[in-house]
Amino acid sequence: MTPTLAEQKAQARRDATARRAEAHAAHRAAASEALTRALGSIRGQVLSGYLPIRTEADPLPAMEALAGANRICVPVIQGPGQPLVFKEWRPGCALEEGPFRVMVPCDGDWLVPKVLIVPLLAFDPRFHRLGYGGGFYDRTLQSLRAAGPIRAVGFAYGAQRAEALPLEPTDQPLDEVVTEAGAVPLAPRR
Ligand SMILES: Nc1nc2c(c(=O)[nH]1)N(C=O)[C@@H](CNc1ccc(C(=O)N[C@@H](CCC(=O)O)C(=O)O)cc1)CN2
Ligand SMILES: Nc1ncnc2c1ncn2[C@@H]1O[C@H](COP(=O)(O)OP(=O)(O)OP(=O)(O)O)[C@@H](O)[C@H]1O
Repeated sequence: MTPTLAEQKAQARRDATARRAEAHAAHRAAASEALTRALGSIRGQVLSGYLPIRTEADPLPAMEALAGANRICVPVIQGPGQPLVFKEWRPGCALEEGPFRVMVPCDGDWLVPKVLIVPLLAFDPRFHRLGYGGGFYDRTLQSLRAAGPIRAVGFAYGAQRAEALPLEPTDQPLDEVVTEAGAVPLAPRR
């Protein structure tokens, strides 16, 4: 039988998780440096990063480098079916554990980012993304885009690229993808 879309997504998540873990061991520092280079000239923006879990590419060096000239925030889950909200983060700020063992700043203002560093499990040549399956970033990017232009930068290892991903209408594409090799060129529409 043809697997359902949910089954296809679950399989794509398992495959990408294994590829990401291998790349994380080999390319962690190079990926962090590539992100810092790609975003390093941004000034005067509200920018979201994330506090990495498991084998996610590590955006902390870029967040630290950007913190002097920008306000940085990180995602916080409000609840299932709800978009993420973003709490201000400063280098070295106190953290507590939130849902799914993700760390969250103890204090800080709620901010609305214009530039987002987005974690992911897999991306495709047209910058569609696959996350952990909560639909959190899909809902968040959709509502931010409804309010005005944003820049959603997927941050991943090259090994997380998938030739084709199972897609559904609610999947929100990324505007850019940065890997350990730098900015990934967007494949032409075909
Ligand atoms: N570092 C980081 N912070 C983040 C996110 C993220 O992806 N990475 N998020 C982006 O949304 C939110 C956390 N969302 C998450 C959603 C699911 C799982 C998770 O572990 N899911 C399980 C499956 C759970 C289930 O099926 O019920 C898994 O992947 O095994 C983790 C984080 C907010 N903060
Ligand atoms: N804007 C939305 N409105 C309603 N449902 C949505 C929306 N975005 C996603 N969903 C639903 O949420 C569920 C999970 O979505 P999906 O599998 O795309 O998550 P994901 O992209 O892997 O996770 P995340 O966005 O948290 O990283 C799906 O059933 C999807 O249909």
